[in-house]
Amino acid sequence: MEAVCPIDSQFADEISAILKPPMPHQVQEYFDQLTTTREIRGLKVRQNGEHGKGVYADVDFEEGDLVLKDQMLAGSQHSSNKIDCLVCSFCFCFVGSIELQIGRKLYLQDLGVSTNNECERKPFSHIPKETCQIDSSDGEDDSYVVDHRSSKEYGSSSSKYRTPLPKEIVESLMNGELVLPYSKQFPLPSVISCPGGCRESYYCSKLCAEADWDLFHSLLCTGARSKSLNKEALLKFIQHANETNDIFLLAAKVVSFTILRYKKSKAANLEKEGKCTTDSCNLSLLLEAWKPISMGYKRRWWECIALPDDVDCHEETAFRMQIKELAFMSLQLLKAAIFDKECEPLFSLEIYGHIIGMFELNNLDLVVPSPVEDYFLYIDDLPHSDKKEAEITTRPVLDALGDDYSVCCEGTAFFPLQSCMNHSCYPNAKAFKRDEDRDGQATIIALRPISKGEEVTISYIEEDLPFEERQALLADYGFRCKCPKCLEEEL
Ligand SMILES: C[S@@+](CC[C@H](N)C(=O)[O-])C[C@H]1O[C@@H](n2cnc3c(N)ncnc32)[C@H](O)[C@@H]1O
Repeated sequence: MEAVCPIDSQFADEISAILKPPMPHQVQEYFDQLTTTREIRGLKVRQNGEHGKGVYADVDFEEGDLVLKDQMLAGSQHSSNKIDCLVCSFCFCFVGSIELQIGRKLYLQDLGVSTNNECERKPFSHIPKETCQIDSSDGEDDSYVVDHRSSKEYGSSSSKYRTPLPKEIVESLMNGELVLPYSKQFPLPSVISCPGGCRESYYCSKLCAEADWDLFHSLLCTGARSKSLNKEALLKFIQHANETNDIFLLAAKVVSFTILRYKKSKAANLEKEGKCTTDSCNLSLLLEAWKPISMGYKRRWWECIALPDDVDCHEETAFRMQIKELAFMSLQLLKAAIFDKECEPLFSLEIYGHIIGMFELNNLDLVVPSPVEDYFLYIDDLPHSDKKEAEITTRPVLDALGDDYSVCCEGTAFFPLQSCMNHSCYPNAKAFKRDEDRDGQATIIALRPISKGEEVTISYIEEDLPFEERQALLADYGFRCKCPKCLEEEL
């Protein structure tokens, strides 16, 4: 039976106001303000293009130039990736030390917590991989993506043939008693605990901890100082997301972000105007709180999700219904955990579905390269005698780590400006992390000279695929590409 959410009909007018695409002048105002406050130079968002919004160069860029660093609006690390990498829950930079990163991973591996990388995601975890910020397709310049695991130098164990380290060694790596040779060359920020007291979120600085608390986490924290309605319900919501699709954790962040913004502006209004408080929804405040999210391109998740390869097209309707039910189940759990009467329309399936659909349709992979990879490469590059000496300590560690000795931080995020970039199969820019890009911001680099006034385009898919395959993949984004390359190949 199809999932039916009563809030959808009860708040139909509010929901349609929230989901109504913003007017062109509102979009322009928002992006002009965003680029000014973030001091983004050389780019403009314009709406007069063929495909809705687009990003245009406002200066000339040379090949290899940094075009954009885009701070995410909301993002989260994949649940499965949390075993491999300990990162700041706000900016996603690696924290602690090389030893802590390694010791913690080995400890969790030994506990039997399964690692589950991008290729082995759960059945419902369907996010197009083609949009990955690490474009390893050309294998040339993506230095940190090179598969050093196959290197004969390490001649290493596959994950099946790991050689475990004694428990005491793993513990001494975690508690800092064992210092690996040359690891001081790769300093990481100290680990800051969650101000709410949960043991799931960690930070690289007090600033990040406070920002996360104010923007998202205070409602979603499972610690003693959480502001959630019901912590048990919250734990159930988190468990359901971890078992089905961790995109729900990100959707919850968006809901929490909007509620917290609403509360803040309501409190500011009260202070300014001294009006007495009511429990009813103030729609204009809710629309204002939702504004940053309203700028993202959205459709309902169950309608825009690409049909997985293993689902027969005859089963499409049943599949989409199942996805809708899954979203409804998640929403019910979230509602029990953080429901807010004044923001009730946000708990409609319509809005929840559109939030998740927004993550489905935009370019949103969050990737941060691992310093553990840099560390082992450094050891490998040492002069022979130094290397031999260092390897007395590092080789057993590497053998214990096995094939997956270093894993990037991976997740999903919504980048406000990158998500305005349209696709081309002959793009003039691409998402690419340089050596210095060590946090979750999206980085866009020019692939060739881009002249002032030209649209900045990226490829949502692997652009070297044959024409028909490209079009099939782009159909998942709801369009047929008519870029010069496609027009030429179509003939
Ligand atoms: C990430 S958004 C890009 C920004 C979008 N134009 C907007 O107005 O928000 C992706 C959506 O933009 C549109 N789009 C992007 N590139 C396109 C292209 N080359 N041809 C047609 N539509 C495109 C499609 O609707 C796609 O689902």
